[in-house]
Amino acid sequence: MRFDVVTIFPDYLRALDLSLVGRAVATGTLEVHVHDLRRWAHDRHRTVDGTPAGGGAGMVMRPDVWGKALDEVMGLDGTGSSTDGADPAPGRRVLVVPTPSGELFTQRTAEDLASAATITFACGRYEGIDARVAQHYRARGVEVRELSIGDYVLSGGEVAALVVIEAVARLVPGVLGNPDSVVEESHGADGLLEHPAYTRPLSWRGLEVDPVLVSGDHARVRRLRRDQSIARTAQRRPDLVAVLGASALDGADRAA
Ligand SMILES: Nc1c(O)cccc1[N+](=O)[O-]
Repeated sequence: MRFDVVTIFPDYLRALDLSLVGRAVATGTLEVHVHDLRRWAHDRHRTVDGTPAGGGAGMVMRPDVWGKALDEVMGLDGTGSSTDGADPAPGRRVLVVPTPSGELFTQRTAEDLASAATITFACGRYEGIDARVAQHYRARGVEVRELSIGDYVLSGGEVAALVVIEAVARLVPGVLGNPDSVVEESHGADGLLEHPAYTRPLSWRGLEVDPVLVSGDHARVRRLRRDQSIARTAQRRPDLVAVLGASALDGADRAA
């Protein structure tokens, strides 16, 4: 899978050189290309924004600059090549626009995006990107996903791009050393939060690890962990409980 990120703060994406994604890039499992939007702003001041039509505070990012950038990065500029000279990979291409007004990004969204061949992120700043950019690329047949990572105010889309890339990349075959790691996690297929995790020492400052966990009785361990997941979900995320089927909560001890 190839990720492209277009931003006015390319250094913000240096975290992608590290850890899981960095290792996957080094092994060739992933490609990550970060592009400075100002490359496509050709006036003397490399202007990328303008005052909002209709008035209001802040600035809006210009569609003409974004159009030139995204055409080239997504290989839509007629030459079929992107900025690094490589032809765009065949397969599903997605343009992601992080925005507070987008659909909520969840593990299900990550699982859906994991089948894409290329994902391009348009990271807005200021009051966001002129709405015609998403409209234009949808009209050209590009799959455009306007995504929110949560209901809070951020200064731009870069941190959201990091979140989405991490969540999607770990689902790409070959990125995780142990594919089983994807299964045992919160927000898994059963929709429950993950159970508490423990390790040694079994006794620490008067707090004991439940003896069931070291009993060797795998059936009891599974049951305990499921009960803990259900109790944790019911206490912390009643919104998730509301969408779970009744069977998912059958007979569990809901003590918090
Ligand atoms: N919440 C927010 C924002 O305030 C600005 C850009 C992107 C996001 N978001 O993806 O959630």
